[in-house]
Amino acid sequence: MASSHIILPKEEEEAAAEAGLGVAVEADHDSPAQRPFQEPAPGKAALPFSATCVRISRDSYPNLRALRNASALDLHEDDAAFVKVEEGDYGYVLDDVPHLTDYLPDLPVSAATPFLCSLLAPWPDLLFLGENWQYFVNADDTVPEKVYFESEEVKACIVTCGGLCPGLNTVIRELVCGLSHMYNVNDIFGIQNGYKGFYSSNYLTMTAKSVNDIHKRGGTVLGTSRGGHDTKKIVDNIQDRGINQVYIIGGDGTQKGAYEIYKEIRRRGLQVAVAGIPKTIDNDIAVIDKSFGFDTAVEEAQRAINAAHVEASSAENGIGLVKLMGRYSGFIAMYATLASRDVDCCLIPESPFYLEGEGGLFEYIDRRLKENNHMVIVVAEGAGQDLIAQSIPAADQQDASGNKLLLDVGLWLTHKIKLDVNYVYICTLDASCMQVSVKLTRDYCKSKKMEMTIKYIDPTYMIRAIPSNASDNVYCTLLAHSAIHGAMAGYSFTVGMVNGRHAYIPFHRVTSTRNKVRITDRMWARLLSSTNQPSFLSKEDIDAAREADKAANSRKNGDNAKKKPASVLANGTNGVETPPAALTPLRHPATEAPVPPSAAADVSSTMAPDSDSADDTRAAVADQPEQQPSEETEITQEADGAAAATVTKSSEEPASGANASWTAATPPMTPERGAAAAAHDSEGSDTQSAGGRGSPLHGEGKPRHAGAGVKRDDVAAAKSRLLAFRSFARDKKVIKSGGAEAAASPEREGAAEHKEKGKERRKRFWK
Ligand SMILES: Nc1ncnc2c1ncn2[C@@H]1O[C@H](COP(=O)(O)OP(=O)(O)O)[C@@H](O)[C@H]1O
Ligand SMILES: O=P(O)(O)OC[C@H]1O[C@](O)(COP(=O)(O)O)[C@@H](O)[C@@H]1O
Repeated sequence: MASSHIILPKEEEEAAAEAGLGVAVEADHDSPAQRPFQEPAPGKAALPFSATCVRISRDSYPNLRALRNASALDLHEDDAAFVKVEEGDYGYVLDDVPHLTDYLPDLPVSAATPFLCSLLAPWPDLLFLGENWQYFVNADDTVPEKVYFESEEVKACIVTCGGLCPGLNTVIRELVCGLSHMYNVNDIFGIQNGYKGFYSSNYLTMTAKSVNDIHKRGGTVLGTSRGGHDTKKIVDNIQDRGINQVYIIGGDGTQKGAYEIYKEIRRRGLQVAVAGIPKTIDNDIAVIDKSFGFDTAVEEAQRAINAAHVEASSAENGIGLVKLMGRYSGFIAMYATLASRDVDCCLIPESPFYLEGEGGLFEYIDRRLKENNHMVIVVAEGAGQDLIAQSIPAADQQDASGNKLLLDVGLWLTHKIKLDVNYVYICTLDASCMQVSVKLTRDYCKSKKMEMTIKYIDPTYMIRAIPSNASDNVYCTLLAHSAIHGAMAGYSFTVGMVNGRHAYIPFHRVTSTRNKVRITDRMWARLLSSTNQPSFLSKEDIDAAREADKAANSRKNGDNAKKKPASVLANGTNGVETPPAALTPLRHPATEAPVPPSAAADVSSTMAPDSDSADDTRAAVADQPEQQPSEETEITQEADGAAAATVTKSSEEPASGANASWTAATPPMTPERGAAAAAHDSEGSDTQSAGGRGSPLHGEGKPRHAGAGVKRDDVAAAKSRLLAFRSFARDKKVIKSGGAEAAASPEREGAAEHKEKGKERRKRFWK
């Protein structure tokens, strides 16, 4: 019998037993420290308790009607023809990404590829079909058709946890106003100062009036904190105060806390919905397209970069150094750099750099100052931590939430640059091998020192303390409304946009991994091209990054091949911590009917024990590749231009058929999707980047500190960037050469079938 950390409500246990599933129940019901399971009020069905991942409706705005429409069962035959409902081992696929051939089925295959691709692709039969299938709920796990809570019985509370982020007040406002205006809910409380406020502060009464203009202020009117998560005390308070909807706004730590609360609520059998609204200014929460506040942060970072630029360009050999947020990921630094165009160098945690030697930061600074007399450096706070640790031994310290406290890379770098930037390059004749080489020699002779001014700006708290901008305000509103609708329907989930659609996501799926900038991806290659900076990467670094990408990718492909049923992906009980094999008697939330034993058994047999559940998530819940094609289309122009007259040495393996098929499937690009794709481009392209497209092949084959190497110059830098773009083209050629095999592949067969369907649809359309 499998054991689990989660204890099911009684009726679920019984249903599971009936279904022949063993459910291990931890023997803590009897513990005096634990509150017992509560029977639902008479006449009241138990909550669905399913943190189901539902993709809702085509219009991408969630409301209850849309929730209902998400049910595969509700689709009429006519609709089904248009929304491409598929049923199979993977579960149900609703409203798949439309393909050009749906509307123009007679197009020749190559022309059916994305527009630009088809114009520019030099090969005739690019495999085009490989929709980004997405897996949603099984028919047995569909959304209830009614609001679970009566308006007058709702007692909702809102809490904000973790660091500040623009938009927190907007989300709070929209939760209060949305509950009040849409559902006539008037019992709404604010929990002060984060999780600990559940048990250590008074609750604030909130009304639509009291929150009316809080969105114009930065921070959170509720206060926030790190640490203080005590599941038992929190749920005790929820229970004692009769709260039945808990809205929790915070980052991955907070969502982990929300999951703990959800499990405890579930264990006690309370009729409480827990809705997480993910927040991170760093934009590194997994699965979701983008986190609120990120756009505002990137926008505000421009001011700091601009100031640094003004300072730098007004001084002789001026350097402006800006430290931006990004503990583990460099999204803010990367996007702020790309947006600004004043930045000469961007350093992020994902891309290791080094200071001295050929191709190092100091050499680049030296060159840049000679060329321009000034430069701007942006550094993400998590960058270069290993380098700092070499010079400043520091004990590992953590904040109250257990996050590692970082050393100040900005200060450290300022200091290092002041001390070390003055190289003199001396041409010498190397007597031993009789070759002319360039030696780097540090010259501390004052007379030869360059005059240099460096100004360090750390705008962190100015950036995160401001109110959200217009686009984030809209996004916050949609997130809040989406959370309200899901909670009113009785669900527990984290809410977010996934591939441009609002989705309800099981908590653990957003916390089990973290998004990172992929340095082998085209977005980073673009940044290198935009700043003209060296990649600082040796060939070994690139190979290592590629290997990591490949490993992650093949794991993902492997997982896809396992063909997990949608129910696995949809089931909120599939925790990260243990494979709760016996814990998945899926229920129709509306009817509480357990899934037939066969289906449930299928679920248990395919549950991953789950170190790579993150990849499942990406593969199944948030298949980011949907974002890729538009990017790919755009890149193709560059790539083809670069590739036309060149042959690139390839050390990479051919792209897989799956990659190839992803390449060409293009969803329509709405502004919203565009933003989402922009925000996560690099993460979204895992499969493609596994092939190394866009790899910054700087210093190909060159050892990092080649003392006798030839000094890098602009030509070399330009060449390396060109190589990065050529690698895209090369991959496309690889796709082409793999085309023959692919032609016989199931995707191809699917393509024919798909075309047929498309024809039918067109006929109906014209009729
Ligand atoms: N693994 C965890 N389980 C439960 N609660 C957690 C966990 N990690 C963090 N928390 C709680 O979440 C809150 C915010 O976490 P923190 O890491 O500071 O910010 P963020 O949510 O922005 O990542 C804190 O109150 C902390 O106690
Ligand atoms: O100074 P604090 O409050 O500890 O916060 C600093 C950290 O919080 C962050 O802003 C990230 O927080 P979130 O991802 O939770 O928004 C980091 O960029 C930064 O390192």
